[in-house]
Amino acid sequence: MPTWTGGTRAPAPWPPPGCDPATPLPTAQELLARAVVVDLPLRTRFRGLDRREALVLRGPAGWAELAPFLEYDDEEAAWWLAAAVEAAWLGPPPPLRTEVPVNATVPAVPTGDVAAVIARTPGARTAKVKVAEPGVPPARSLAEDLDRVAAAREALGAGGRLRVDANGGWSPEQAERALTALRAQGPLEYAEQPCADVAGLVALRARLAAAGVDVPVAADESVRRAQDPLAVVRARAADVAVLKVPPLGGGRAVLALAELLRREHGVPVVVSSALDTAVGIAAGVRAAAALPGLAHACGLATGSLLARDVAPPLVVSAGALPVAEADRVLAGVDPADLEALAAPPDRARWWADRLRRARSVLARSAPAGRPAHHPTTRPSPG
Ligand SMILES: O=C(O)CCC(=O)C1=CC=C[C@@H](O)[C@@H]1C(=O)O
Ligand SMILES: [Mg+2]
Repeated sequence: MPTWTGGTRAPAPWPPPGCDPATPLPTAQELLARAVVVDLPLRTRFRGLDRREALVLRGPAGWAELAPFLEYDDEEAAWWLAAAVEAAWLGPPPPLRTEVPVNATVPAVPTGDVAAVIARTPGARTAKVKVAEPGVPPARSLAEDLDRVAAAREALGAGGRLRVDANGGWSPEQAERALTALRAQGPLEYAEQPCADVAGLVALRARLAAAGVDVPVAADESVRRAQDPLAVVRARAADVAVLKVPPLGGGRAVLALAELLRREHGVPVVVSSALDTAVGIAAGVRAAAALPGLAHACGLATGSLLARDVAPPLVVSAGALPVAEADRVLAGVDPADLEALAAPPDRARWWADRLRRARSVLARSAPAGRPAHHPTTRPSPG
């Protein structure tokens, strides 16, 4: 994975935007009372992972998951905990639509596997293809990326939309070269996080404009891991913002950020999964369904990347995830199924300790502590 260069984030906020400022934060004991740590095998290596651990918990409003990636520190994990507590204690925001269009997600698989991966998201008219795979030499990586994207274009057929995600793996020069070659194959809906930081994205856009290469840019890590999630749009470095519910602190924070992006910057959003279990995907679907406008397919069809899940996976039909599927999952998690997926006791202890530490971080912004900051009002770096 490329090293993140966005700087230290502001403290995670509690309570979520729009909620009573006195909304209490549950104790660690309450959070852990009905928690199970699960260890899920992936069907296809993704983000350098073959397994996904998650702490699944249940509160008065229903099930939620806490699954910050293992290398994230407690400050970052506190954002994910805010999202989990919101889901389990407050429930999702009310929906404005009955289904959410989704894209197929294509990991850095061999070209010959692309069509089968896309077929796991039935009816999808958009595919997101991972490019710039870490550890692969640039020349080989570009050749493989071109083949993989071409295979995805062919699998989608006429009218299909292609996006690529480099996870910040390109320098501006490499990104210009790669996107010029990819654009020569056909239109790209956007390139997600082609370069690691805002300066790189700005430099890339200048290069693309000078070369007359028409590829919109989407920001992902520059939103979800940045000190100021709006810095990238203020720098006019992104045409689209990718919003993920757990790292942004929950569905209400996503809605507030999306509204600010629309109103003040005219930037549309895509709600995407954080390689969530079915419970987390359901929260993503509920957040996306509460958005007044949704111009792009959402990256929420990642359930098929998991070989086993905490509930029967949400079923994509005609390229969309119905809100009813999300509600089915949130209502129907079976604790007996969770036990069958339980991680070994030492991992369960590790996650319980992590939850306690993340809660201590989150408690600093809770009612008894200092006033909460929200993603939309976090101060900019300087
Ligand atoms: O957006 C999608 O199609 C699926 C989600 C997805 O790509 C990701 C989920 C989790 C971790 C990330 O590396 C990755 C992403 O960068 O967007
Ligand atoms: Mg991304």
